[in-house]
Amino acid sequence: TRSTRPQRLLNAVRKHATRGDPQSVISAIDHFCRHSEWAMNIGDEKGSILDSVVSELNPEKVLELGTYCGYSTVRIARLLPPGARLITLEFNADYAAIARQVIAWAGLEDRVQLVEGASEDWIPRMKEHFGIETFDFVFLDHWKDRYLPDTKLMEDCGLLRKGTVLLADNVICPGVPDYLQYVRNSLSYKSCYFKSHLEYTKAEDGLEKSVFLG
Ligand SMILES: Cc1ncccc1-c1cc(O)c2nc[nH]c(=O)c2c1
Ligand SMILES: [Mg+2]
Repeated sequence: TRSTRPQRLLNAVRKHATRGDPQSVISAIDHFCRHSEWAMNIGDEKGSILDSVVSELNPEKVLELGTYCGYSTVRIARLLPPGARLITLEFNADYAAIARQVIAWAGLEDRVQLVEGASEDWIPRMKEHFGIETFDFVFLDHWKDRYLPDTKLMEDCGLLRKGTVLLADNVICPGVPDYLQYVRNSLSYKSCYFKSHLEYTKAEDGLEKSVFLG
């Protein structure tokens, strides 16, 4: 049977990246996506903005919505201190299976917990199932129609605290107009836009950083 694009991406990681070296995993995926097959990883340009937000914040508790092949999971986890925890939710079981292997190849499985299932099912269970009080940082990169409802769900579940930072990918392409309108007009958020490009292309895209004010 034909291989899938995520499987071919994992093969490229195994072939070109060094086990236990997260930067080589990131470089191998970026090379594969630029020179072999485009894939919807955040990429190196927006990835550098993600790196700077994470490095400035030094979060202990991180939630990622949308794992895909684990590229941004590796980008974030490589910057976290060993005691920190990253929980990443992925709805698609095939993507999750590949992401587990990419995260393991990078040697970051000790600080990453990949959970398969729907964000709306797992967000209400974060406290009792993972012992999480509140998140310091949330990266939204799953499905554009879920950004706003999941943000409201995290608010309602008490998972956000004064200063929690939400960073959302693809706010221009594919675009999340309802989410942008909410975080830019709500008195509960201080929001700003980082203009960039859709991964591996010249099309405009960007990241929206929104600080929850409580
Ligand atoms: C797939 C695609 N095609 C054309 C333009 C953009 C995309 C695209 C890019 C992304 O970074 C995505 N991130 C998370 N979830 C997505 O669905 C998604 C889709
Ligand atoms: Mg994305």
